[in-house]
Amino acid sequence: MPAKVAVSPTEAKSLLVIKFDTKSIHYENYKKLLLDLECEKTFIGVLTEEEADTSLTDLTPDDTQLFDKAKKVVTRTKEVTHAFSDPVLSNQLHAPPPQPTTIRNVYFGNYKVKPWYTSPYPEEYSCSRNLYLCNACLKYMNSDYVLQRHRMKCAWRHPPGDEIYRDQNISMFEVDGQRQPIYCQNLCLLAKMFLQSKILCYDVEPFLFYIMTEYDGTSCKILGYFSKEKRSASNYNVSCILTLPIYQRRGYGAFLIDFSYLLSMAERKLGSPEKPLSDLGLLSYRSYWKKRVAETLLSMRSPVSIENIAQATSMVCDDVISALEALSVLKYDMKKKIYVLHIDKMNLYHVCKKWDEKHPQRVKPAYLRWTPYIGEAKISDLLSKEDILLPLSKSS
Ligand SMILES: CC(=O)SCCNC(=O)CCNC(=O)[C@H](O)C(C)(C)COP(=O)(O)OP(=O)(O)OC[C@H]1O[C@@H](n2cnc3c(N)ncnc32)[C@H](O)[C@@H]1OP(=O)(O)O
Repeated sequence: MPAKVAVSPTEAKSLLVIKFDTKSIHYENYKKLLLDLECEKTFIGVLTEEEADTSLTDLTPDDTQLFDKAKKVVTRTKEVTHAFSDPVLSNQLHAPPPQPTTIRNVYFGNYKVKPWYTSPYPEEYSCSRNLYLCNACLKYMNSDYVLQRHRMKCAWRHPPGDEIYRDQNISMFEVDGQRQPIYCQNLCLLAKMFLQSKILCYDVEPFLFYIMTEYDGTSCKILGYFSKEKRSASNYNVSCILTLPIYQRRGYGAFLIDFSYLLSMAERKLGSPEKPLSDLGLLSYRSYWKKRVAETLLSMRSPVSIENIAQATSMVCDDVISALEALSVLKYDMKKKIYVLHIDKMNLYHVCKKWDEKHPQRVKPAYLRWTPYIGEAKISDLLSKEDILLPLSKSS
């Protein structure tokens, strides 16, 4: 053996000492090999010995201590964050009320939005202060650089579904959660940032998503959406509804609600939104129900029953009653011991006029091209069959 390997007991743990037999015929070859290795260490002589010395970057006990300390802090922060997102745990810990997510800013198109609630984005994204969303495909990223690169190649010009309604630059697209799970999950994750209720963000297959968009000359940009169960045992016609915060208070929420009732009408069903409603949801629905019932009462001839109003509006009877009460139309006749409708046409007319002024964007039933969900059939398969195609006969 030309080289003898000897390990001194004191250095056994850290160092391997190799002693060469200088008299060996192979010694010169080994010497050359060692020189080459030395050369490699210094990047073929580019670095000086001093520069190539990596001993300075070895871990010292101080470094290890610092790392352990930081690790403990992170673990503690994570426990508290999880506790916040779980009401049961937060109560146990007597923690302050749930904090907004660690995401402080969401960049969406040219807008910067502050999220209202935590959304279950994957950990590497939810730990970032800033989240960047593509406003076309809703893909999420954690750096502006990645978003800019993505924008260069993102070819999406509209949501990935069937356009079922178009009125000038406003369109509605129907997207199937089973066919477009990624888009729908991204949409739910985005919505969860503005919804306190526990919406499911990943289990999107049982839902259809109705996306409201506005055409801006190049693409259909999303304004809001509502989701709807493909088969709802309770006949809910909306599961979750959202107007993107940057577009709120412009009447788009009312448009989406009206559209959901138009679909119920096409299905010949009475519908209602899934409960519980958020505060903003309740305000929006109450305002809509009031106007819708007022409008219907004005167009009906007496005698009118709650059932008649429900059929004419596709609203469930409970929601009709709530609207009648809000309009102060439903009165109890003490003598006859029955409920009666006291209709003040001027008041109803005033309610409708005020609402119309605030909500210029109206749903026009004649523009709907849609067939109710009937399973696996594609809407494009049905488009050729004119006899089952809407528009509805309802006036726009
Ligand atoms: C079934 C469910 O999903 S319930 C959950 C509902 N969704 C949410 O809470 C998500 C966050 N909120 C939102 O996305 C929106 O606020 C929505 C969808 C509820 C309403 O959308 P918007 O586009 O703002 O509604 P729109 O402009 O049509 O206003 C409708 C009515 O809502 C009420 N409203 C909406 N926002 C507000 C607000 N910030 N303050 C007071 N009233 C409000 C008003 O009564 C308004 O009627 P008005 O014009 O007579 O004042």
